[in-house]
Amino acid sequence: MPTGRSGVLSTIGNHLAAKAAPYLPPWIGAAALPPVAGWGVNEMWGDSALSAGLASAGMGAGGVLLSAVTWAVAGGTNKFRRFRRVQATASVAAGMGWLTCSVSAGPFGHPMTDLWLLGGGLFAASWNVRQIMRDAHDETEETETTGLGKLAEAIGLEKVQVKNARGNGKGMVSADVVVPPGKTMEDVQSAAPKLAAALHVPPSAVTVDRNPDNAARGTFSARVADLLKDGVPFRPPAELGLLPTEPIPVGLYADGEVWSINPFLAEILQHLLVMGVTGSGKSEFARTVLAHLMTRRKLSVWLIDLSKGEQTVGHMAEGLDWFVDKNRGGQREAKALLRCLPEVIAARGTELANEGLDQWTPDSKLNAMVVWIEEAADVADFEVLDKIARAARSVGIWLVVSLQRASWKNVSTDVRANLQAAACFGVDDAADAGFCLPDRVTESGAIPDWGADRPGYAYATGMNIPAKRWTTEVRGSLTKTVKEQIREMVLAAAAVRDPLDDVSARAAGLAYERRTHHGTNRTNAPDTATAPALLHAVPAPAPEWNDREDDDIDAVDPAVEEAAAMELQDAYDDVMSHIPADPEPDADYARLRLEDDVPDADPDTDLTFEQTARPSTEEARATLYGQIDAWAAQDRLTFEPGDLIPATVAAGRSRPWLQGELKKLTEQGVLQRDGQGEYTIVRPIAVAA
Ligand SMILES: Nc1ncnc2c1ncn2[C@@H]1O[C@H](COP(=O)(O)OP(=O)(O)OP(=O)(O)O)[C@@H](O)[C@H]1O
Repeated sequence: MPTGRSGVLSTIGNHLAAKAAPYLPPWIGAAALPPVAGWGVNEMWGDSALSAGLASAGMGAGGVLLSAVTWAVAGGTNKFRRFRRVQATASVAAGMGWLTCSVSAGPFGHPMTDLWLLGGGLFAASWNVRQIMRDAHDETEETETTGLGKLAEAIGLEKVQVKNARGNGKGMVSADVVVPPGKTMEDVQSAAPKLAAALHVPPSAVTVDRNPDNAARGTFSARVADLLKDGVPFRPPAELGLLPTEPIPVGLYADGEVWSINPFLAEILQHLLVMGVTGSGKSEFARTVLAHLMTRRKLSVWLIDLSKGEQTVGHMAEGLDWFVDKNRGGQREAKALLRCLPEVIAARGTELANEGLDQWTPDSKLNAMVVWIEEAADVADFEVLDKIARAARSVGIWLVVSLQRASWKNVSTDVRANLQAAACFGVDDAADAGFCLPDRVTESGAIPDWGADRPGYAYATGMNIPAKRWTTEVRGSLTKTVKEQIREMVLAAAAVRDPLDDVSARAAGLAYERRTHHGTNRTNAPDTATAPALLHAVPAPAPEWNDREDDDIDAVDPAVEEAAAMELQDAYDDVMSHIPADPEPDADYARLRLEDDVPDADPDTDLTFEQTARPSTEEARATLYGQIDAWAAQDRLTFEPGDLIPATVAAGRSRPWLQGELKKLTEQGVLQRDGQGEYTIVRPIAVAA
């Protein structure tokens, strides 16, 4: 090992020599080649004018040819290679020119030596510069001339540049795409099916995303292997009692990343449209999302599923604050739930304003709410849904609408516009996907037109999912293998779950108070310590309160119900048969309506009527309110104004009075009127009276 000053100097010298070595060849070439070659040609042909002239002509022609060959072989499609071609051709042309002159002039002497020194120095330095730039990786933005690039050429996208092709080691290949002037990214998108065919993958496996900031650029992605084909296991929550604003893991992306959604943390709460044909995996998705939500505090879930509610979420129903299916309130209660929502939205809006919040956050005393409507086309008038969707967003009510059949074709564009997030499972027709997913997603080729052949696979947008992930295929978790564990988890979570806040509960009124299904939460939790143990020990595991509810439901035998209905109809027909249809069709009063004044008695008649005292206003109201109260007591929470005509007559009043009373009660929040003129009883009337 060298020591002392000379040692240090020699180390530095060695280091510099090592660094400079790669850059020396151009200098050595420029220094050695010209004098040797120039001396050689001058010695051979420089003696006589004839041989020198002939040799110069031959070398000139050879120089042109060599330059042309250099130009041809040094082709390239990126700017570095184009520059390299010019540099190489210019070097060859200059070298050959100098050599041609040295045939007669010789290499040594003016101006040949000057040209050699200047030209050689420039040549060597320019190649050094090029070498330095290449070492600094400025040429890494390579155009793909093999693989994907060749593929693009093969399908007619020859001018389109495919750069930076990369695989993620998890079955996904992606590359940057740049279109030349005259072409657009739409041209590349429309060629995506050809790319898929060339790659031997399904059409939906190839997507071409546009770059929102640059119309000439995009990203090409291809799923060349399906890592999710063996299913995605359910990922339980990290702990019970998380806030609604925590992410919900619902599956995996095709590249193995976790697919999670976070609707309550998104900048605006985007209502969700879940779509797909029967068997495409919507129910599994619903169970996954709900299982997570049912373990969270400050969150209440209301769910309507009139088609197969029990089958889909029956095992975890305790986690639902209000659950309407065909055995739990049916169509009537579903309507009541939807009818009370405007009132709930209004009350929550006022409360949030009082709290100084523009929109719901966990700081509010209100719970976040989820209103999940399965097979929405059968449950709700879409105009009603539209109104709810528009207003619910800012008050922390997340609306999820699931459409199972081709019913989405009936949904108006207004409603669709208000369902800004999407989870689109398999559809039969590619055009159907366009109804659910944003245009930019379907245009990229992300179209789940695999029907029910690939259950659980989908594309999802909104809900705080980064936009660049919208075109990546996802697969939802499979919950049916862990049904029991999910049930235990939901039961255990009751201890940490908050009941619905008073503001929303009060606004939801009687319909909520008298709901058929009550979920469990910390104020009415089952014994969570023993519940899971109980689950293993007892084959029918529901807690006692739930058994009672189920017993009630089971007690309603459809045959008995039908017999009762027939009996009622018979009795009705019997009574009606004793009443003459229209005893005096030509009488003066025959065309009178309820709101008309009673005509003066016929002066010729001997008939006199005993004038009964007209009930006082209090008595009239008592009669009317009594009727409404009686209905509420019987759980009949909706009526039409016509249903109150007998009570109005008994109260000695006419229709304008009835209308005035109904208006007053509506203003007091006792009743709620819907677009069709039907009324819902929101609170017991005695309070208002
Ligand atoms: N994520 C998934 N992974 C694996 N298999 C799944 C997944 N989702 C659904 N499946 C399979 O597909 C079947 C149908 O799924 P699911 O019941 O969720 O469909 P659906 O869209 O709700 O149908 P329907 O409209 O009839 O209710 C399931 O029983 C399951 O076998």
